[in-house]
Amino acid sequence: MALTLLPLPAAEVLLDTHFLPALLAQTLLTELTTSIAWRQEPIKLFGKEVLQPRLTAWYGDAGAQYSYSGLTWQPLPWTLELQELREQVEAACGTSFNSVLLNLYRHGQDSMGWHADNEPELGREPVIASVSLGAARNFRLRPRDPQRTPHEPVTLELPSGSLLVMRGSTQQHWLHAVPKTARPIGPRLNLTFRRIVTA
Ligand SMILES: O=C(O)CCC(=O)C(=O)O
Ligand SMILES: [Fe+2]
Repeated sequence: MALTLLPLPAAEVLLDTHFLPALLAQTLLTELTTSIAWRQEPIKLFGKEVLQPRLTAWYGDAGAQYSYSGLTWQPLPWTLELQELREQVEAACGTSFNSVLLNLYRHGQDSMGWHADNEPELGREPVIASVSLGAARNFRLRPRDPQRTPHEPVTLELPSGSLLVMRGSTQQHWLHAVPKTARPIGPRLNLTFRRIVTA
């Protein structure tokens, strides 16, 4: 299979639903679930501190630091599995990445709210390459300003072993989210490979 460009205005979103063979995706899910240093980070929601509804971890090159909440965060060093997966994703995208943000959605009540990956550290038109392992979840996209970018919200199902790429002006004009689901489903692990450009 190969990456297929979705017909969306003011965006470049590509999807390969069969990027990794099913068996490799399953093996990676098991290995990464146990070996990654998962954390549940606090976030401010309406002025109140709550825990994020998912587990996260950040790995990358030593120089790929970013600032957040007035602090400078250093990534953990690449593991063998992450390094191998990075090379496969780089070959598929024709781009290089220096960090990966991992998200573990433990069950259907774990989620990610509407946002764009538009931190200054990612530069103006970042390439974000997202690999999904485990339970298929819906990935939603909607225009940031429907007046300027008239389009209905889009729902993509991201199955185990899929690769989703967002590039070009996608983060400027669109938001994305992974909503909760009432379906009783198992864990989903997502890796978003990124390039931190500022020193
Ligand atoms: O889990 C996903 O598919 C999306 C993750 C995401 O949007 C992010 O890490 O910024
Ligand atoms: Fe994102």
